[in-house]
Amino acid sequence: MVTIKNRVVVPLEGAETPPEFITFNGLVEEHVAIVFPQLKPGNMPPLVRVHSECLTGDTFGSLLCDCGPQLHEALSCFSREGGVLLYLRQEGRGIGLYAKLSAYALQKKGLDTFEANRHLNLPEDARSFEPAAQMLKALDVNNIRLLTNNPDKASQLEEYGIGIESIIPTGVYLNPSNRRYLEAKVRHKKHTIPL
Ligand SMILES: Nc1nc2c(ncn2[C@@H]2O[C@H](COP(=O)(O)OP(=O)(O)OP(=O)(O)O)[C@@H](O)[C@H]2O)c(=O)[nH]1
Ligand SMILES: [Zn+2]
Repeated sequence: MVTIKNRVVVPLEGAETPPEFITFNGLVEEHVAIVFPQLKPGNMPPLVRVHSECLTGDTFGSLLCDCGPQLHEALSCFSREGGVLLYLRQEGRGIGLYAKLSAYALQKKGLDTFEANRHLNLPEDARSFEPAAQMLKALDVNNIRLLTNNPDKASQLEEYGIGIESIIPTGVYLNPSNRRYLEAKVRHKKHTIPL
């Protein structure tokens, strides 16, 4: 059973009311929840973003993917309205940083993002979103509005017992370097990205 281990208030640039960083007992990886206080009155279920770690995009602003802008969109939206960011340590869709960089090298040779993983004898997508559902339950959040373009996130969360009141797509963060990546997500995994 996953339970809350610790809650620490961390002031963040741009967030008038600082969020809590919450750690958990019972998870295999060190996933963290960042909980922004509800600032908009009403009884809507909280906005939630389940974000998989992307060192290159989230931290260094890589243009090969859309992770960085999606993360910053969620942070600025939650700072204004409130919400829960689950930051999952699932670098490279769960295959890890070195394997993701190997997959990038293969993409330079023409493979798409999913073919590149397979070429490395790795799953196309090694993530399970069960830990996200466990974290939400530990936070007593059982019904959510989910910010994602990935239909698999919503269906896995429902399968693991989280009610999805609505799915809100993120912005479209297209640039010349990530076009093939976004197209592959739409083609293979039915991501809702209007390209
Ligand atoms: N293996 C691999 N992982 C990648 C690649 N590009 C980005 N990632 C990882 O993909 C994960 C993000 O997955 P995405 O498919 O972009 O988006 P998503 O999380 O499924 O869906 P959204 O909720 O709409 O963002 C992060 O963990 C990134 O590190 C790549 O070319 N190969
Ligand atoms: Zn990324």
